[in-house]
Amino acid sequence: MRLIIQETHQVASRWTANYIARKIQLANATEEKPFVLGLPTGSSPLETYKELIALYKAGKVSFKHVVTFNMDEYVGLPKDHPQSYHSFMWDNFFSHIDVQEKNVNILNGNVDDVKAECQRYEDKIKALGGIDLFLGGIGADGHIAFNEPGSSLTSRTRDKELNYDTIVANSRFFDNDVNKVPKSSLTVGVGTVLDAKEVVIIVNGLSKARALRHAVEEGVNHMWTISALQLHPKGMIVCDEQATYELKVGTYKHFKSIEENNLDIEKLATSDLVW
Ligand SMILES: N[C@@H]1[C@@H](O)[C@H](O)[C@@H](COP(=O)(O)O)O[C@@H]1O
Repeated sequence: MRLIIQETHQVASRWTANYIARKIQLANATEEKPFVLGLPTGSSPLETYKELIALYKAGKVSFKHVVTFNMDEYVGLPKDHPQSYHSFMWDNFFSHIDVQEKNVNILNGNVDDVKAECQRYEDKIKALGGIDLFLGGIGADGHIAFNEPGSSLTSRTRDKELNYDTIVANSRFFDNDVNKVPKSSLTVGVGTVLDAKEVVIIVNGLSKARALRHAVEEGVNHMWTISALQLHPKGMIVCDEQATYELKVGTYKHFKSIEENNLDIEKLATSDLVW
């Protein structure tokens, strides 16, 4: 696993956006062979989306031949509800870039047959040859997508009840009223994320410090589903200094020193990104 530690969330987000943009550039994607990008919602990726939009507007990257798959969606929230992940993605990212609507995939949390919807999603990812890069964030309890503590580390796309911590955390988007937060979701599984050719996770702020420690220093454990990233051949976490507060000094110094030549954003613009 790589751990890229940047001074601030802003710099970490700029680094992540440049990394993704470079990957897309190098893929030389076409209509027939698109770049397949997995995407998250939440506050963690917001700055990265802003930076990607800026790169697109500066003519540095195009999303014309990028197919996207979002990680998750609430069940029962109308698609056009301001807090649906559909709305989030269009408001914060898709409306500002040249992605083709037909290439956007977001789970539909309003179908009658949830199992069929989840299977359709898995089948579509497979038909496209898998996800090239899955971008993600994590919850304070270390969940990835909506794979709450205790989720199987081989899970696939399915419906998942939200735990109380997540409902409370997400109530900030629902007038701080836990009763307004949907109680279940459709989410890609931990196994779905691990099948991606590469996984990049954004972790920022003190509130995620404990989860980062479990992800990096502790063993693989279903109570911290992000820890499964340790099993991925190309797993990377990009974090800010604040998120490192619970890491051992030795762990911090180890990753800082082995990545010291890779932290420069300017260099990313021309690098061939060899792992
Ligand atoms: N399903 C989403 C996750 O994909 C996200 O990573 C998490 C953290 O959100 P934030 O980035 O706002 O802290 O929130 C939700 O639970």
